[in-house]
Amino acid sequence: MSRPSPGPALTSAGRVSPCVHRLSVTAFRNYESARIETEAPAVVLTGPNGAGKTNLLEAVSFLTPGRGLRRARISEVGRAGPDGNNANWAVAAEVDGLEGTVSVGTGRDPGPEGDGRAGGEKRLVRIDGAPAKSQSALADHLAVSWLTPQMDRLFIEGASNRRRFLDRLVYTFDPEHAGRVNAYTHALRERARLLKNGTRDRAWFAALEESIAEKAVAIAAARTGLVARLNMETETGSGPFPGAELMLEGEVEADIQIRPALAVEDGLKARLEAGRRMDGGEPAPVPGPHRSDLAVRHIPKDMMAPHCSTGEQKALLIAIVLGHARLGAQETGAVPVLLLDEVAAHLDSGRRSALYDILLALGGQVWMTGTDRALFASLEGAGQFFAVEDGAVRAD
Ligand SMILES: Nc1ncnc2c1ncn2[C@@H]1O[C@H](COP(=O)(O)OP(=O)(O)OP(=O)(O)O)[C@@H](O)[C@H]1O
Repeated sequence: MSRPSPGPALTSAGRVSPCVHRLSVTAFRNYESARIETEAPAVVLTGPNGAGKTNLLEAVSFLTPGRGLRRARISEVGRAGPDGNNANWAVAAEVDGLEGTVSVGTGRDPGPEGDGRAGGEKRLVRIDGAPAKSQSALADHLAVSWLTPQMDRLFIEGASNRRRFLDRLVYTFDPEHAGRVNAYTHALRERARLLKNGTRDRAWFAALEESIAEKAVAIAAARTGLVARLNMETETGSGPFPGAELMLEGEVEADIQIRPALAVEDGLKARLEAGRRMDGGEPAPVPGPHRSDLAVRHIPKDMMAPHCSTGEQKALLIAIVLGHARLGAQETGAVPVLLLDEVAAHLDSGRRSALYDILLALGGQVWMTGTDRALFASLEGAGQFFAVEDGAVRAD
């Protein structure tokens, strides 16, 4: 299974793009344990439905901060035992990362009892064997971007998934964005809780509202900046994948385009204070980036994404992910590792080979899954193939 590593992938900018070289999983989903050596720029996992292909992509996604590509609870990821309990799982890899080659390990904190019950939802991270203070340390080494079949309905379902998608795109360039969004969400919830409890502590409210307003403007500015830069990449399209225009729909996002950030922040604070309704009345809805939306236009058709066909929506998503990867190469010299789950199956053969050519030219590492090896025929020679079956994986 192992071949000599050709070393990290170089982008056209001459910088190292992160690459996952050795991946091992323990008690992870349907795997008891598995280990693969991956050195090619294209890693292809094939096998029947339910074999464990997506689970391996999910394992790679856990090498970055957050809840992985399924947004799973940490406690549900461990292999389910006959008693119905989930084991403590671990994922480890050698990463040719943004700061050189490191060993990265992560898994569920077993807790003081070591049996997982006390660990709950906490995730531990080790970098080169040393415990990291928080998962955010992972962002120093690896960036990933993914497309999954669950995202096929991104343009037609609720705005929260689109906001999350956008925030992940921002996050690749600005790892502090996740902390900003978490702090904002936490402060909003805390304010809502105080209002519900009838708390009258004005100083407490003022501190929370100041934090909400400050984070709201920072989130809106980060999103607006990314969308403007990303549009330069996506408007031309990528091969057969259409030009896409991204548009942010949000009050604060619009406001910061025409007024100084501090004025927007002050305006938000004033509205939050006025909307408290400490007399027991219904508090006013809070404006802010938690209500924003991302709209996407199919440029060649001049049509908004929700009106496009399923295949056209998928092509738009691919175009955005490719544009985002190119932006990474340009701005940081590093292409994020791409995890493309079942993407090939939805494309005709012309689009499939065009996609593979674009991916190889990007110079980063891509992991792809599919039920049928024939879907990846034009990658023979360039890709590294693995057969996955019933929680086991072998070089193919
Ligand atoms: N915590 C868990 N413990 C044990 N098995 C699990 C756990 N979570 C998921 N599974 C199993 O993992 C399998 C799904 O794996 P995965 O989603 O990776 O399949 P896949 O190869 O991508 O399949 P498809 O082609 O259908 O998308 C299912 O059989 C599921 O029951």
